[in-house]
Amino acid sequence: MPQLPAPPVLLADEPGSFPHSVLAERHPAIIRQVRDAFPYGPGQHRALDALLANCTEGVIEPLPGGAHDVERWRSWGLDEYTGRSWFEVPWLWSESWFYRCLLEAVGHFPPGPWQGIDPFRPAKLAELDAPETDEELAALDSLEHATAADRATALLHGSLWGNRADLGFRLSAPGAGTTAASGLVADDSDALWALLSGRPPGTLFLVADNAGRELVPDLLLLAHLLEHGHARRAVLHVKPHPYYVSDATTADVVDAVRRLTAARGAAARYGRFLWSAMGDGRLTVRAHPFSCAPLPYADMPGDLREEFAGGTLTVFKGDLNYRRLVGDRRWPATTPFADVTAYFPGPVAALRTLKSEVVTGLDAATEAALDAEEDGYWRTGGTHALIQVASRGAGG
Ligand SMILES: O=P(O)(O)OC[C@@]1(O)O[C@H](CO)[C@@H](O)[C@@H]1O
Repeated sequence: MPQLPAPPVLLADEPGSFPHSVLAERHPAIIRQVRDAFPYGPGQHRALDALLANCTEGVIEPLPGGAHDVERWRSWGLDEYTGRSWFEVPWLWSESWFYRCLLEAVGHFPPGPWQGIDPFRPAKLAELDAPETDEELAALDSLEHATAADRATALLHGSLWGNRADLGFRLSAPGAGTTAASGLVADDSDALWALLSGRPPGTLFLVADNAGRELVPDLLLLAHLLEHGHARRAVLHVKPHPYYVSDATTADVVDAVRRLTAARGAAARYGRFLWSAMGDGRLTVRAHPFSCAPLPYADMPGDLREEFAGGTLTVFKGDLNYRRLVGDRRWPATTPFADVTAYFPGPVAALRTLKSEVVTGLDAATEAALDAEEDGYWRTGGTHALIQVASRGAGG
C-alpha cells in the first residue's frame, strides 16, 4: 500500500477562495432559506441570528450542556477547535459543524415540539414534486424496450448526473442544475460493471448524497442492479439527521419510494420493486452516525470498516462524500484514485459531479485541457463529472 505524502488540508481562510465563499456567503443564505421556510418562534429566530453572527464573525463554541452528542463531537475534534475562528479550522469540519449548529438553533434535537422537524424538508419536497421529476420518471418508459446493458448505462448516468440536483449548491452556483452538462473527466465504468458482474452476486453499498432528484435515480439504479442479478443485496447509507441542505435521510427514502409507487408506468413498477425489496431485506437503509461526521472516511470507526469490508463494491455518491473518501486536501489532480483510497477495506467507486476543488485520478492531459478551456470553473461548477473505481481486493 503506497504511503502518500499528504498535502495540506483545505481551510476556508483565503478570501475569494471557494471554501471561504461557502462559509461567508452560502451559510448565511442557508440560514435565510431555513428562516423563511417555517413559522418559527422568537426563540428560534434569536438562535438563528446568533448563529449567523457566530458562523461569520465568531469562534467555535462548545455544545450546550446535555446535548445528546457532546461526547461524539469531542471525539471528532470539538475540544481542539473550540475558541478558534470557523475560517481557520479544516473546511470539512467547519461546514459539518454549521449543520450541527443550525439544527440546534431550530430545536431539532432536544425533546420538544420541534424535535425531528427537518428544516430542509419544504425544499426537498418541492423538488420531488417539480414537473422536472415527472419528466424524468416518464422518460423511464422509453427505456423499457432497451437492452439490459443500455438500460444499466442510462441508469448509471442518471444516478451520476442526478448529483447536480443539490439544493445547497444551487444557492451559490448561478445557473447550476439548468445548464447542459459537458462531460466526464474520468470514466472507469468498465471496471465498475466488471465488479458488479461477478458470480455469485454479493452486497452492494451505496453511500447516498442528496434526496429528491438525486435519490430517485440512485434508487432506480439499485432496483436495476438487484433485479438483474448484479447484487444480491443492497445497503443504502443515508444521513441520520438533516445535513448539507438536501442530503438524504430515511424520511427522504420513504418519500422517494412513495413518489415512485404513486407515479405511472415503469416508474411505478420500480417503486413496487423497491418497496418489496425493502420488505424482504434485499434493500436495507442504514443511518450510521459517521455519515454526518466532519472527518474523512480514512478515520471511519471499526464497525463501519468491517461492514464495508464485506461488500462487493461500495459506491460513494456526490461531492462531499468524494471529499471525505479521498481526503479534503490539495491533492495534485493526477494523484491516483487507487492510492488515495488505499485505506478502504474493499472495492470502492465514486460517482460525483465536480462541485469543489478536490479531485484525483486525472491524467495530466485531461487536467491541462480543462484548465485551458475553463480556468478552474470545471472543478466547482457542477459541469463535469467522474466515475472512478479502485477494484483492489477484488482481484481486479
Ligand atoms: O455532496 P454534494 O451534494 O454533491 O455537494 C455538496 C456541496 O454543494 O457542498 C460542498 C460545499 O459546501 C461542496 O462539497 C459541494 O459543493
